[in-house]
Amino acid sequence: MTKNMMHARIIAAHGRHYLASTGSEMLHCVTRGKKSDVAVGDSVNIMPTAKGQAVIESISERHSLLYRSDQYKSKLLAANVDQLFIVIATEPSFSDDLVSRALVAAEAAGIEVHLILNKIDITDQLERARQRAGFYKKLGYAVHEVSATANPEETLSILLPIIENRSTILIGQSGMGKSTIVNLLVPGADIATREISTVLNSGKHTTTFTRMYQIDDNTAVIDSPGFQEFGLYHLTEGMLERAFPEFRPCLGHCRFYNCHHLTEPGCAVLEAVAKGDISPMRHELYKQLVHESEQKVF
Ligand SMILES: Nc1nc2c(ncn2[C@@H]2O[C@H](COP(=O)(O)OP(=O)(O)OP(=O)(O)O)[C@@H](O)[C@H]2O)c(=O)[nH]1
Ligand SMILES: [Zn+2]
Repeated sequence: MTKNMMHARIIAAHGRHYLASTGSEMLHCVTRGKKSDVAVGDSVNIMPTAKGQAVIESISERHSLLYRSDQYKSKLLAANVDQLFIVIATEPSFSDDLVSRALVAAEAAGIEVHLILNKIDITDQLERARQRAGFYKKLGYAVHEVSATANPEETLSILLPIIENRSTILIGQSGMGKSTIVNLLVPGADIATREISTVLNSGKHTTTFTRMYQIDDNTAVIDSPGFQEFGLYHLTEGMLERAFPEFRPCLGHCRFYNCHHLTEPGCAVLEAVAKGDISPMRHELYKQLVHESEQKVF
């Protein structure tokens, strides 16, 4: 390694500004030129330029990369994560479209997923939320019921063993209780966030950037801003069909080897939808995602 080059982990990203931690020090980093292909969780080599500042010189190979994308570009959510927690709640009501999109993104990235159903203390909404979460359980995803404010100890006893020795990213729609859960898992997270936001000079204390909290050498939690949309324009049709676990038994059984599972006769996926083995809601999303993948211009 060149003299002065340091190894660091990207712990926050705000636009094209990054915060890297060497373990003993935090540095405000930028990339060379207009590159913005760095993600929170990346392991990088940085070259210090001034006190507390550095340039990112290289990114180490990633074992996973979670993306979102719109029509024009893909947006890196986090690198090197092992699992995704999708936080949903009894109240406000969650969006099945967003949950399924997050599931598809995780499947495509090869990341394990857990659904965290929060606010189970709001009992009048519980049955309905449980039923809706149960749909994802039937697809094979783990669902954990917690109440971050009413029962924090139990919430911790459920979630701590799952995050131990892993890197976990939490995502959720606004108001589901994601920040409350992060603050439980990472005592002092809110203070750390304020520090990060000062260094990155974002000028806001709201959670508008993705950031990583290292709990110990092998355990990290990544918090991301609440979102209202989850574009997946970057996924190809081949990736999409495999990202729906309930489609997998059908793959290879369609009449045409290059079946798109949209309108083709003899399509095993469409037959499964007709029989009720695949939910129309999920197949509709698949169709929408195939459509999105055709619209991308990058
Ligand atoms: N009743 C109940 N309220 C909760 C629970 N967990 C969080 N809340 C409340 O729900 C509201 C939203 O919680 P946050 O943690 O700010 O939600 P968030 O998902 O981080 O939302 P954004 O910051 O907008 O992304 C707050 O008023 C919390 O106190 C819970 O288990 N039960
Ligand atoms: Zn088919």
